[in-house]
Amino acid sequence: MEHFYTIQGEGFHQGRAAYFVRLGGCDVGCVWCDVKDSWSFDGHPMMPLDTIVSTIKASNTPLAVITGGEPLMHNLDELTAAIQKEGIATNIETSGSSPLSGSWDWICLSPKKFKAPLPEILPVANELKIIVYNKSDFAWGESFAAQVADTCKLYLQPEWSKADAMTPLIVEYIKQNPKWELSLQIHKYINVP
Ligand SMILES: C[S@@+](CC[C@H](N)C(=O)[O-])C[C@H]1O[C@@H](n2cnc3c(N)ncnc32)[C@H](O)[C@@H]1O
Ligand SMILES: Nc1nc2[nH]cc(C(=O)O)c2c(=O)[nH]1
Ligand code: SF4
Ligand SMILES: [Mg+2]
Repeated sequence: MEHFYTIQGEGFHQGRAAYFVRLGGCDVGCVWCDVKDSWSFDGHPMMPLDTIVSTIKASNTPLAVITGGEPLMHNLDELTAAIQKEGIATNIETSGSSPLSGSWDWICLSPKKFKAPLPEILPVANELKIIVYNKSDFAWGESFAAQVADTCKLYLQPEWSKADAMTPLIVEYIKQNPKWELSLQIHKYINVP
């Protein structure tokens, strides 16, 4: 759908230079999705694999983030192998609701109520990022925290339109449950892609 060089705005790698590749197509349908234009499979520019890899390399980035849409609706084996061959790390942003493919340096799993993650991704996630849209999402997030690896980083991220109301609740929750950390979408505060 689009590709851009920016800083990772969310989660463990927040603040790092990262080249984003946003793949079209998503069948999850989150009511609050901030990229609804990405849902359709059609109508997005197609790019040959070699071109996207050379574009990422030319940016000088150490890190490529594959997102979407739901990137796991595509088989990502070839793309990630080609990126890693250039010495660039591969990170994914995913709901985990389609079968896992690709070779990953970092998997950010952001589960959704609208289409649950497949069990296979839970033990291999490096980061669990729960979007907090209402109060019940804390208990819902704990149900996934109980299923990921001990080493998995745990983040609570306010849903953007509810951030004013949810961020204070998240701060209190983290103070009481310090295994969790706060993730803000910093790119939206500083107006970068
Ligand atoms: C647009 S999604 C694309 C990747 C994948 N489909 C997913 O949902 O993980 C990228 C990240 O943005 C988060 N996100 C989407 N809309 C959001 C919103 N309105 N507020 C906060 N986070 C949001 C998702 O949970 C996910 O972690
Ligand atoms: N800067 C920036 N950081 C991000 N982290 C995850 C994003 C995404 O949409 O997957 C995203 C994004 O769209 N922009
Ligand atoms: S899974 Fe991701 S891309 Fe799909 S609707 Fe939800 S937030 Fe948007
Ligand atoms: Mg985004």
